[in-house]
Amino acid sequence: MEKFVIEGGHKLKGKVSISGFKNAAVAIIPAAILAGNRCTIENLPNIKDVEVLGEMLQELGGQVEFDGKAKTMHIDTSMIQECYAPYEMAKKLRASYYLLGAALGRFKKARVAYPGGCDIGTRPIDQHIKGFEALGAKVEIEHGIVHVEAEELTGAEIYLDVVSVGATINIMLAACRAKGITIIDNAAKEPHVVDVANFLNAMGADIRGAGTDVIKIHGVEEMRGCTYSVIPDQIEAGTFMIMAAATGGDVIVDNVIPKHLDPVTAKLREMGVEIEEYGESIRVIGCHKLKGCNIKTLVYPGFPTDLQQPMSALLTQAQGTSIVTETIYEGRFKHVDELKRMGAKIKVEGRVAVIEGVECLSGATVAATDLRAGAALIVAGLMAEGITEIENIHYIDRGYENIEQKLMRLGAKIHRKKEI
Ligand SMILES: CC(=O)N[C@H]1[C@@H](OP(=O)(O)OP(=O)(O)OC[C@H]2O[C@@H](n3ccc(=O)[nH]c3=O)[C@H](O)[C@@H]2O)O[C@H](CO)[C@@H](O)[C@@H]1O
Ligand SMILES: C=C(OP(=O)(O)O)C(=O)O
Repeated sequence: MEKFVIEGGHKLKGKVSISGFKNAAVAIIPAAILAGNRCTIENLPNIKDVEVLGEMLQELGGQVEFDGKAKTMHIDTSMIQECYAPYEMAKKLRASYYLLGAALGRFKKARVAYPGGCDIGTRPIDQHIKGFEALGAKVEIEHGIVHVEAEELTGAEIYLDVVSVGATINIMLAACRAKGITIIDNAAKEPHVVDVANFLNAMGADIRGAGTDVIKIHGVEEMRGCTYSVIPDQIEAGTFMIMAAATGGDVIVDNVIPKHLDPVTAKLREMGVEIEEYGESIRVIGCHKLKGCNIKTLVYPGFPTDLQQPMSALLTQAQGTSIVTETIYEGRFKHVDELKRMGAKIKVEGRVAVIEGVECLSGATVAATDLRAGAALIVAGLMAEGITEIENIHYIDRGYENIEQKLMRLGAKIHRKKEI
């Protein structure tokens, strides 16, 4: 068991370099199945989810070498003959569902147990299934395993009933190898959708329109290996911006695509934080008294659900009342009870949290309930008076590379404590 121990009240100062985007990486690694030979993926974050996906491809018969220091993974999927991911394998992370689209594209068949991932509310896959069926696949769910199979995949027009990142990517994966043209209407526009499409195109796919709500995919006969570099992590960058603001610090968040951070930049400015944008970095200069504001999570380019929890932690210290509305995941307020242990004043009703700013949080022992809840507790610990101990940090390790080391370099007093 490991914990983070944080002494609050120290301003963050300096420069932090952002790693590759977890949520793009977890789709790109399974997508390498489509190549059928060797891919080299660069700028991968050195995090648990990436390690687990590498292991999954190995269990399926692929050859995987991950050099965490070089942030590069070599993946050879030529030896994979079929894709069967039982519960024990698939439960480890939500992104295991991308094995379905990738293997359906290459083998016209896959069997993958219902996906795992953070417990932040129901995570349906009906739109993924709707897409696979439209392409001509038969989909059956038996004993918790999703079976997809097609004689042949044929391009189709697919309208998504909800804007879903997962469904958009999964349908793109399968449609790359369908005969003819597939159109995904009401597609997700998130940066990681674009990144995955760019990776697929580098492997020989023909995808146009990613980043808009209509994506057109011309099926191709063949795909091949490539070398590809993952974009910077929008959510890690946003988390560091929030942490800088939380401590009233002065931090350059480097190696980012500032455009992807627009919703965070806008909200932090509204709270009184000074933000300077450069080509590939953002400088965050904290202010003495933060002003409260309202947040509503939305699909891109709205405020990302993955940053709602760290932002809620920041709002506990802002003057006045802030209202946070979570429209994507109904279960994404589990951090609230933990923040209350630290003196936060928050009322949750359904998908809305009403936060009354308090003068100061006080350090306490708290537990992460999911990945971004963990990030929220770090934000709170950095602001609080005294010592905060965060348990269940394995959730944080799923998605943040060396977070305590990056924070220490910025002047935070944080360390990882092993407990027997
Ligand atoms: C829109 C959004 O913020 N998506 C985030 C979500 O993606 P993730 O892929 O988990 O979620 P989706 O984008 O697929 O889901 C968005 C919404 O659509 C619903 N839904 C989804 C699929 C489906 O088949 N049926 C259905 O009803 C979901 O319940 C949810 O309310 O978490 C990921 C990991 O944190 C992030 O990378 C994504 O940016
Ligand atoms: C919830 C997240 O991850 P996952 O969907 O992989 O569980 C996240 O990245 O915030």
